[in-house]
Amino acid sequence: MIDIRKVFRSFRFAGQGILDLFRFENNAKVHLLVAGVVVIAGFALSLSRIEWAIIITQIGLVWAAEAFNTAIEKLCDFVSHGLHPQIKAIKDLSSGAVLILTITAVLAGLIIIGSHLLAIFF
Ligand SMILES: Nc1ncnc2c1ncn2[C@@H]1O[C@H](COP(=O)(O)OP(=O)(O)OP(=O)(O)O)[C@@H](O)[C@H]1O
Repeated sequence: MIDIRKVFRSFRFAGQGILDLFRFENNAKVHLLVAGVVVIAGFALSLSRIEWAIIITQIGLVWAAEAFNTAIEKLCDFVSHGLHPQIKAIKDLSSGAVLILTITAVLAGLIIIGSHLLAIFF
């Protein structure tokens, strides 16, 4: 039997994590701002359903990667005080993952938004 109250409780904790991410993490604030600009541009350019699906997926991937990266950084700082080369390697790999998804999101955004802008101006 599924315990619905437990499911809602888990949603509440996850929601708190998302709120903390955008309240306290500088990079997440940047991702939030950029996503807001892209969504406004998307409405202005009347994107198709497929284009919206791609844009939303890209935004979700970058936000989720940022959340994982923040969690890994916090875990590193909790288990290791002071500098350690392994911690550096772990943190750099984790932020590298965010960068990979950010680059692919920017490219997808440029292809979609850029093609609409080209159609308007040329
Ligand atoms: N405990 C540590 N031991 C070794 N290197 C570390 C440690 N903490 C951070 N570093 C490294 O120092 C550099 C700067 O890390 P820092 O977390 O300050 O900046 P950042 O990557 O921009 O992260 P943030 O998301 O916090 O802005 C990175 O290469 C990181 O891997």
